[in-house]
Amino acid sequence: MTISIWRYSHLALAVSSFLLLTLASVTGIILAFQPLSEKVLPYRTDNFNETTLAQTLPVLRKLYPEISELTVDKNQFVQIKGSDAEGKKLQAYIDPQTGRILGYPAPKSEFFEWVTALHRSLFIHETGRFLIGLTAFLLLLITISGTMLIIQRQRGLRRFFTRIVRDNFAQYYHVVLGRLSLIPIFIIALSGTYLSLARFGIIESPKVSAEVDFDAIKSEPVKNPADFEIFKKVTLSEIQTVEFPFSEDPEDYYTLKLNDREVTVNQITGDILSEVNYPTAAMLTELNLDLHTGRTNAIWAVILAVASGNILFFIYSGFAMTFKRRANRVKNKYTARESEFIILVGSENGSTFGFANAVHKQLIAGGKSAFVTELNNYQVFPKASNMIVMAATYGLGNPPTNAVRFAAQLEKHQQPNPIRFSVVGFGSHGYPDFCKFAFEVDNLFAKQKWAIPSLEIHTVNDKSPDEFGQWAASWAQQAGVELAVSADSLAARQEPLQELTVVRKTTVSAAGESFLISFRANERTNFTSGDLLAIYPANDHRERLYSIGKVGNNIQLSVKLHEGGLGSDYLYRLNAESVISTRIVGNEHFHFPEKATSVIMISNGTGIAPFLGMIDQRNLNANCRLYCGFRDQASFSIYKSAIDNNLNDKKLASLHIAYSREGERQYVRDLLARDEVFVADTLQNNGVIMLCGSLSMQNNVIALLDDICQARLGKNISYYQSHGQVLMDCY
Ligand SMILES: Cc1cc2nc3c(=O)[nH]c(=O)nc-3n(C[C@H](O)[C@H](O)[C@H](O)COP(=O)(O)O)c2cc1C
Repeated sequence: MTISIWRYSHLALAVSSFLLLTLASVTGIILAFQPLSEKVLPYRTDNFNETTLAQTLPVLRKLYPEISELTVDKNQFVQIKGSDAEGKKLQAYIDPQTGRILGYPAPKSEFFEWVTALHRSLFIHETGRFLIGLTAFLLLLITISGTMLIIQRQRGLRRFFTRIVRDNFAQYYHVVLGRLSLIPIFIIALSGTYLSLARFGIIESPKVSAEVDFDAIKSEPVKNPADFEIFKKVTLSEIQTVEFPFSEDPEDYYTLKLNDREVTVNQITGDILSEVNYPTAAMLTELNLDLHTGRTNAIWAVILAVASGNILFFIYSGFAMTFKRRANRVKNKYTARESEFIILVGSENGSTFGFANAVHKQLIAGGKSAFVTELNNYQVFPKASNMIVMAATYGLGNPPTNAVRFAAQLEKHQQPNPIRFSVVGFGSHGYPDFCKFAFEVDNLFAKQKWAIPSLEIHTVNDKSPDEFGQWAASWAQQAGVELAVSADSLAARQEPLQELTVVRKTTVSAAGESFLISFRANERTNFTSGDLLAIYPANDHRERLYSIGKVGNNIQLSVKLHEGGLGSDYLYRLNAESVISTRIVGNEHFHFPEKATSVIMISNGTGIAPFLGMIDQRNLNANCRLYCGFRDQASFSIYKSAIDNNLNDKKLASLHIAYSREGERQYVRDLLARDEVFVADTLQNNGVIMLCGSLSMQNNVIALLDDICQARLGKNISYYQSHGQVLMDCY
């Protein structure tokens, strides 16, 4: 696992700010409702944007001779202040065209005032303002580091909005919502930071005031305000306030505070007496206030509320991800550079780490400096004298994901000192290429000048604690260290098991045929088609995995009965109402692509199992086509009635079967080659192809798909694989 500087920064920033960020987000959500609650008031009038001062001011002066000020607020409500005909104080919202009073300003909501104070200063004045400003700045940095993490994760800026691989709920939605709310959160953070800097005078915005040359003030020609050029030009939407002349003396003038400048106007001639632009900093402060509060636009206010809600979700999901990661992480006491014993692990599902950690613990307890890491993290180990490689094998003898870069890294980094090495392969005799990757690693080490083999390669079948114990004893002896890794402690399973009851099972007439077995899950069991069911046939460390089809609410497996096969034999001997202990392994990368409108499902043999469930679970939105391969019609017969029903219900659009031992003797590959135009169209129109079955079928089909893609779409199949349009679960 590559823990980047961005992830550390993202986490460190989140940890240092999450309490204040939570408070600012909650109060931010509440405050977003303030502009919304104001905007529904009925004080906005039609033609507001077109109404000029020339239309409004004469009307108002006539109706309210004692008017002193007109203000236009962010809701575009026009308010006047002054006194009425009886000399009483007047403050009201008016219709700027008729001067009619529309209502009176209500006192400010105490609740919103209280929340605003909390949001701005935590009720601790300047200290609070500083802390809130700092939080906004940290949020800005979190947003930047989060963006970098998404770019890294998606492998490039151009792929920023492509499909996200789903590991778990928290991780998936952290990234999905992160991408969606990135811009609003960035704006909230940037505007909040700016406002704080302005508040503390770090960004200065000097006050401007108009300098009027009183000697130059003229008292003629006398004009009607309706004819003043400036009044005819300026509309209400450009106005913040208009201060009316205090008396009728020519020395008293109109002061227009516009959005971008302040202008004073001779009340008799309409001449402009002074005009001064606001400093850029002041304009930016206004803009940032608009952006931060949503006061000018109801839709933006709603976006701000949703984005603030998302910040709360990010705090939760970010910590959930961190705790999960830390729970799985290797806890190293010594660094790679200072350790004498280096343990390199290649693991897909994590069990090999259990073995590695057991050895690591023992070495540390024996006072040795030891370091565990993934094979991909191979580097120079200056103090190393012993290296242990524990590597699982996947696919057709392939490395696990965390070891794919190992060979290149090994070439790149030469060790400065001789190092004794020992390789332990983890695999299963159930696969043709038993521990193949470990053998490759052993060969690669043997070619290194600095590498001295300390033991022959050892293999561990099916995570056997005994076999591992044998290696541990031999290695400890030649390395001259104490190593007491007990088979019992290694055999203990960490994950909780779940009991399932057999509902029904079909029968076979001979080994080599397949049967269907269905289990009843309890209501709280969370699974879907494509997940895996782990069973423990001998109630020991040996685990067998089967692809799940969710049919109705049951877990349905399709199993080929192998002569003497540990898992298949065990399952076949179960009867209705038998109860077994199992574990459901999430397999998110092979779930049905909910958004795809067209899906081609390809299987051979028992690989049809997850598709039976996916088709059964389907609504009618997606166009599903099934291409499946069997030996003969008899092998297909156990699935026939379910598939016929799916065809009748239109859950399945079409079925294409290849029989390899009957009729035309075809394989699924041949059917796909026949329908290559349709296959290419599906990929081009963002459809998805899913493969489940044997690895040889996978290799054949992928080679064909690659040819089709290159010939018809001008791209390699890897392009569609990396865009989540080709999903595979073969074994
Ligand atoms: C889908 C799948 C493919 C596998 N392929 C092979 C294989 O080709 N050769 C092999 O020896 N073991 C194979 N195995 C067995 C694993 O290597 C073995 O269970 C190992 O202990 C798993 O270690 P991990 O949990 O650390 O990933 C495979 C297991 C699975 C689930």
